Amino acid sequence: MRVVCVGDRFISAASFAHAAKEAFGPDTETVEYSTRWPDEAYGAVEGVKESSGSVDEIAELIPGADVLLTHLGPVTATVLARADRLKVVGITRGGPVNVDLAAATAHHVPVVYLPGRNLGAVAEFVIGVMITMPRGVVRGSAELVHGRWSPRAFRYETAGPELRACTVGLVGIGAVGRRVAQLLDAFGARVVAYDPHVDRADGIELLDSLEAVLSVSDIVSVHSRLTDETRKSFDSKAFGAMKHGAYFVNTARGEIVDEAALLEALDSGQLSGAALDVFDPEPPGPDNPLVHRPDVIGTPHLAGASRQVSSESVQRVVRDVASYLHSGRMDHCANPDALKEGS
Ligand SMILES: NC(=O)c1ccc[n+]([C@@H]2O[C@H](COP(=O)([O-])OP(=O)(O)OC[C@H]3O[C@@H](n4cnc5c(N)ncnc54)[C@H](O)[C@@H]3O)[C@@H](O)[C@H]2O)c1
Ligand SMILES: O=C(O)[C@H](O)COP(=O)(O)O
Repeated sequence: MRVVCVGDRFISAASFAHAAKEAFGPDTETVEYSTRWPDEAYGAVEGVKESSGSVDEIAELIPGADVLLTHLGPVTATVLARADRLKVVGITRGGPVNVDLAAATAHHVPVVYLPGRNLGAVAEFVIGVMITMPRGVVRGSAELVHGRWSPRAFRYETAGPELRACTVGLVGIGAVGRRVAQLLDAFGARVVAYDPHVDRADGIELLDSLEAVLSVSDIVSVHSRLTDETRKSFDSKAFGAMKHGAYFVNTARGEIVDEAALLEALDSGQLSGAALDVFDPEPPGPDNPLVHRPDVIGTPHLAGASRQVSSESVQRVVRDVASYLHSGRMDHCANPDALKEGS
């Protein structure tokens, strides 16, 4: 069996190859290819998003391959057109955004992916900033680095709330949103949520509009995917609908937020602070004022990264691919039509 392993700066080709040999047996032939970060662009190509790697070079490796494993590699129509015996594609992504699913289905190739693969890492990060932002932990630390000692300001003037006194509004109750809600329960926070595609979520108070969530929340955290519907949905109207002095957290995607409107909301005091792990564009660039403000905790898109995430993602995707090859069943197929008989 021939397994093409496309690695990148997050998950190496060698780790895919090692896991494939362990799961499929020592006779497995692996072909390792690595994207050339940072020289190669990251983004949209040929109808797929958030990818990195040369379409033509990856396509060259596909004839004769039984399995393609990748994290960021673009699995486009051009790549899939070279599939002459490809049985399955395994993607270590929470959403199969770098795969042309229509092309995969047309070539009868099911795509395994890992919904919620890093939900624990993101949710813990979110709880971390929900605790540290209102209490000025990062801000206070930065003051000390600059030789300033101002406990009075932090203890009396700007001290924010404990989570048990907060209503937290979650926008998007998918894998990450649900986990954040579970963790918040332990802190005694009231959790409300808005998700137009979800009817019920155990233990979570679902409200029927975004405005309803924004108007009652002391902290709002975004956990929706980037879609045409959510793009720039946090605009001046949304920030205006939030409680005066509330806090805003975005670990989802930068493009969901109108950054100029966010800046205005911070400048006017409508918001007391924001924690942003994602920007539009990324990297934000030295001129983006959001990264220079003491009331913003900015991080370089790291919420989903933990020591466990990469290795567990590789193991999980290879296990699911092996299960499909042995039994025809897989846990998470992104294009179930490709599994239908006669497809
Ligand atoms: N910062 C990071 O490192 C990191 C890591 C993992 C995921 N993410 C991002 O976090 C977000 C959540 O990831 P997930 O795995 O929970 O995704 P998911 O697909 O499991 O859940 C997304 C939820 O958003 C909901 N949604 C769609 N449109 C909506 C709308 N208009 N308003 C409110 N909700 C809406 C969907 O119904 C779904 O329940 C995604 O944007 C993902 O890309 C970021
Ligand atoms: O980069 C991110 O936002 C996540 O780590 C990756 O998200 P995905 O695996 O859901 O695409």
